Amino acid sequence: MSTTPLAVQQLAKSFQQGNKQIQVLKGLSMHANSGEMVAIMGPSGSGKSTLLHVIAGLTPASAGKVEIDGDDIAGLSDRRLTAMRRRNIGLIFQAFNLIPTLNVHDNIALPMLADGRQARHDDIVQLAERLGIGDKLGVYPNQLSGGEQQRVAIARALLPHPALILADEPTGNLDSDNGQALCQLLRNCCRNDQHCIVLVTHEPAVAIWSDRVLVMRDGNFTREISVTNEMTAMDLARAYQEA
Ligand SMILES: Nc1ncnc2c1ncn2[C@@H]1O[C@H](COP(=O)(O)OP(=O)(O)OP(=O)(O)O)[C@@H](O)[C@H]1O
Repeated sequence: MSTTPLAVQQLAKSFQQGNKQIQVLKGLSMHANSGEMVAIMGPSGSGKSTLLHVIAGLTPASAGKVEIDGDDIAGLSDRRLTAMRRRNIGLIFQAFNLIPTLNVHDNIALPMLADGRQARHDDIVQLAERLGIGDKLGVYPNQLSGGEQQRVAIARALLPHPALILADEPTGNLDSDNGQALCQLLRNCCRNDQHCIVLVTHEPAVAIWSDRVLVMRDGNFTREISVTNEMTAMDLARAYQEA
C-alpha cells in the first residue's frame, strides 16, 4: 500500500537580507508517496534548495506545514527533530559533509551508528559495490575525487533505508554514464524498497527517471509534468521550457 512520507502545505519561507525581507517560498504545497520519485526543476534562485532544507528541518518555515510520515515537524523539539531526521530522511546534498578522520566504510556507517543501530558490514560492502566505490572502503575522503565523495554521501544516505530521500543535484559531480547509473540506482531503490525520493535537478536527463516533475518558478510550483514511459529527455526539456 502506498503511504505519503511527505506532505507540504502552504509552505512559505522568508530570509532577511540586510534591511530587506525576501520571500523565497510563497505558499507552495506538494506531496510525495512511498515508491515514488519526484523531481523538482526550476531556474537558479527559484527556491529549490531552500525547499529541501525546510523539508529536512534544517531551517524553519516562516508559515505553512511540513509533515514527515504524518508528523508536523514544527511540533518537534530539536532533539526529536534530529532523531526523526536520522531515522526517516536520507540527505544527499551538494556539500557532502564527510568526516575527514573516518574512512569511507565508517563514513557510510555513521548515521546508523549515531541512531543507535547496527550497520552491517556486508550491507555496506554491497551498497558500495553498487555505487562503484567497493574498492574505496578503507581510504579517507581526501583521497577521493569529487564524484567518489558524492557516491560515499549517497551510500551514507541510502544505508539506513529512510522512508524519504532528499537529493539536491545528486549527479552534479558525476560524468554522464555514472550520473545515469546513479539515477537507475535511485529509481530501483524507489521501486524495490518503497523509498520516496524528492530530487532537485537542472537536467532533463536526470528528471526523466522520475514519476513526475514539479516545475518551480519564483517560489511556487507552476506546473506538474507526468513522466510517461514513452517520454524522452528531449520531450521533457520541451515540456519544461513551455511550463
Ligand atoms: N540563508 C539565506 N539567507 C538569505 N537568502 C537566502 C538564504 N538561502 C537562500 N537565500 C536566497 O533564496 C533564493 C533561493 O535560493 P535557493 O538556493 O533555494 O535557489 P535554487 O533554486 O536552489 O538555486 P540554484 O538552482 O542556483 O541552486 C536566492 O535568492 C538566495 O539568495
